[in-house]
Amino acid sequence: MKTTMLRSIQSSLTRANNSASSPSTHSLLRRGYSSESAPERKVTVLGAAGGIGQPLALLMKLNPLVSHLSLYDIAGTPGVAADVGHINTRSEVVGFMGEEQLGKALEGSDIVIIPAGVPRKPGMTRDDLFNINAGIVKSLCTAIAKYCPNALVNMISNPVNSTVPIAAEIFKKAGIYDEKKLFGVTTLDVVRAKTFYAGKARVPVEGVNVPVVGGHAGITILPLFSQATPKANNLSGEDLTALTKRTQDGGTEVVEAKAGKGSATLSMAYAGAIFADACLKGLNGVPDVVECSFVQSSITELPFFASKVRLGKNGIEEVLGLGPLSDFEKQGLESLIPDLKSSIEKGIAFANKS
Ligand SMILES: NC(=O)C1=CN([C@@H]2O[C@H](COP(=O)(O)OP(=O)(O)OC[C@H]3O[C@@H](n4cnc5c(N)ncnc54)[C@H](O)[C@@H]3O)[C@@H](O)[C@H]2O)C=CC1
Ligand SMILES: O=C([O-])CC(=O)C(=O)O
Repeated sequence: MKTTMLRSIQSSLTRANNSASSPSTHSLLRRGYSSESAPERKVTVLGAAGGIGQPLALLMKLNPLVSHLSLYDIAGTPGVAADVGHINTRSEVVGFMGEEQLGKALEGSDIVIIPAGVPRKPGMTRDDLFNINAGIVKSLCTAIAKYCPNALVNMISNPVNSTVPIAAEIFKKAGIYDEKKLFGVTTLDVVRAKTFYAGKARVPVEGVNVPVVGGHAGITILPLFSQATPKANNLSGEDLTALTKRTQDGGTEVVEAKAGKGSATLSMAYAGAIFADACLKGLNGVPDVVECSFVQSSITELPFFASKVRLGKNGIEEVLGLGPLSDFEKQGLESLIPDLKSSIEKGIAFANKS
C-alpha cells in the first residue's frame, strides 16, 4: 500500500513534468537507474520550516534521485527533519538551525532551493516583499557562494523578478557566478496554466502542456496558450484572455482565499519539487529535460527572462526561444517589458549598494 502510494506520487511528479520530454521516474528505474545506482545528490532547502519548505521537504524526501536532504531554517528545522527523516525512502535527512549552522547545511550541495522569506498578505504586491526578502536572499546567496559555489540555485523567494538578479550580482561579486546555474522558479505559473487550460478546454490535464514566459508577477507572467497542447478548437479569444488573466492572477487568487494566512504553499511545494526533479535529471545526464524558468537570457532585450530551458549536466544547456506568438501574446510581451525591466534593475541596484 505504502509502496503503491509512493510510486504513484513519484510517477505523477514525472507525468506532470511533461514539458520535458524526459523519461519518467519509472522508465529510469526500469533502465537499471534505481535509487541504489543513481549518483549521490545533496539537495538543501533554505527556509525548510516554512509553509512551502515543509511540504517541499516531504516531496524531496520522496524523490529517489536525492541521497542527502539538508533542511535549514532560522527556527523549527529539528522538528521538521525528525519528522520527514522517519520516512523510509533513500535520502538521509539532516536539519540545521541558525546562521552558525548554515555553512554545514550548504557544504556539498548539488542543488539549493530557496523558499526563505515572507509571503504576501491580501492587498500586497510581490514587490512589497522586496524590503525584507532582498536582504534574506542576499545573505543566503553570500553563504552559497562561500560553501557550495557549484550548486544549482532554485530561487522561489519573491519577488523572483528581483531576487534572481540579486543572486546573480552577489555571485558575481564573489567571483563564482555561472549563469547556467541560477534559476528563478516559475513552475507554478506553468502548473496553473495547465490546470486552467485543461478545465476550460475540457481535456485530460495529465497530457496538457503550456509554456509560460516573461517573469513571475502580474502581467510579466505570459502564458503562451497559442502553443498549448493538445490543441483546443473550442476556446474563443475571450476564453484565452480570461485564461491568461487567471494565470497572471493565480497567486493573488490564493492570497485572497487564505485571507491573511499567507500565499500558495502546497501547489508551490509541488511546483518546486517538479523543478528540482528536472534539475536532478539534467545533472544525472537524462537527455531532453526541458522546463520553463526565469534565467539569464538574450532572447529579449532584458538580461533575465523566463522561457523554456534545456537542463543538462552543468545546469542550463540551452535557453530556448519563444516560438511563434499570437498577436495577443505579442502585445502581452511588449507590455510586460517595462515592468520586468524595472524589477530587474531594482534587484541589481540593491545588490550593488554598499
Ligand atoms: N516562486 C513562486 O512561484 C512562489 C514564491 N513564493 C514565495 O516564497 C516565499 C516563502 O513563502 P512561505 O513558505 O509561504 O513563507 P513562510 O513564512 O511560511 O516560510 C518562510 C520561511 O523562511 C524562513 N526564513 C526567514 N528568514 C530566513 C533566513 N534568513 N534563512 C533561512 N530561512 C529563513 C522562515 O523562518 C520561514 O520558516 C515567499 O517569499 C513567497 O512570496 C510563494 C509562492 C510561490
Ligand atoms: O502570489 C504570491 O505572493 C506567491 C506567488 O508567487 C504565487 O503564488 O505565484
